[in-house]
Amino acid sequence: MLESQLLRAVADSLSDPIFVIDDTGRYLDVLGGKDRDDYDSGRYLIGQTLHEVLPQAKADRFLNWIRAALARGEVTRYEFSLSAAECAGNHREGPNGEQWFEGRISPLNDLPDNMPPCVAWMVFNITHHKAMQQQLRYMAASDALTGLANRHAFDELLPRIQAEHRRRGLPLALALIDLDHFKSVNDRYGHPTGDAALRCFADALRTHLRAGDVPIRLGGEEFAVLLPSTETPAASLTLGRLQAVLRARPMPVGTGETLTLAFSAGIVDAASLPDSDAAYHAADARLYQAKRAGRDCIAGDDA
Ligand SMILES: Nc1nc2c(ncn2[C@@H]2O[C@H](COP(=O)(O)OP(=O)(O)OP(=O)(O)O)[C@@H](O)[C@H]2O)c(=O)[nH]1
Repeated sequence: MLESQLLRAVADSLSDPIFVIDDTGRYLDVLGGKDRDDYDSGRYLIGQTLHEVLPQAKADRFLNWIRAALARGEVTRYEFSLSAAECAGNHREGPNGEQWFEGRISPLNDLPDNMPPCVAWMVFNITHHKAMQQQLRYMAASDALTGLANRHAFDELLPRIQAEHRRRGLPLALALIDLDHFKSVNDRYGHPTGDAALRCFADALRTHLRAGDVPIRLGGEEFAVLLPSTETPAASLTLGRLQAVLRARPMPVGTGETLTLAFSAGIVDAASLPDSDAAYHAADARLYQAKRAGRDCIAGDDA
């Protein structure tokens, strides 16, 4: 098989599409995008321009992004929404309604002299992520003390995110976290200071996790974090960094004293386990190992 034929065959087998677009906004080629659950066939676009196919404001915005990526000479990422109804000439073979996409626009290098400057615009349908984020916001399921999602939200969310990640072949890190020796915090400084410490820990979770990660207070001094599309070693690194932050920044508790919070955590890849109960129990078993290993410790895949 000729190399170019092979490349074409590989590109066309991709479930997510790649649009090759020049600096005037003309579609020169459309590769991949086979997954009809997530995408319409885009081949009808070839030869047309953004402005011939899309509403003016969207076409202007997309062309600006393309020119910005070409000017910068590096990959740029954007999130945008689009529905089949907005695309003139679309054959409506794909999903219905508004879809959310992440676009990665890469300038193409080493093109033949007779070609205009072009980008490869890779597109990923992220509608399900958006829907999950929104669902989480809508579920009036926040913990009164910390404002984090609560156990009810966790019980609702874990099976759904887990099933979605399994379907897509993506990892889903689940971390169960328990603050160490928290009883002694209450005993030594009093319950109101214990409450303040729990709020302080929740703030640290909010601050130091990525935007898509979901911190939850399961109850008492027990927390969970769901890290979508994240392998367990990366989740361990994230929580290790949080442990370092807590060590470096003790919390003032009045009378000049400071309190250093520490936690133990157990992490599993929930997507590799059959259901949410199995994921929870596996993470809990690792948390127990971390406690037995001396606390202030994280047990992941290498535990
Ligand atoms: N201030 C405050 N304390 C809480 C809250 N919920 C649970 N606690 C306290 O958290 C402490 C948990 O204690 P233990 O389960 O013995 O665990 P620990 O002292 O953290 O010890 P290890 O987990 O074994 O490291 C108890 O003293 C609870 O009263 C809360 O909402 N506010």
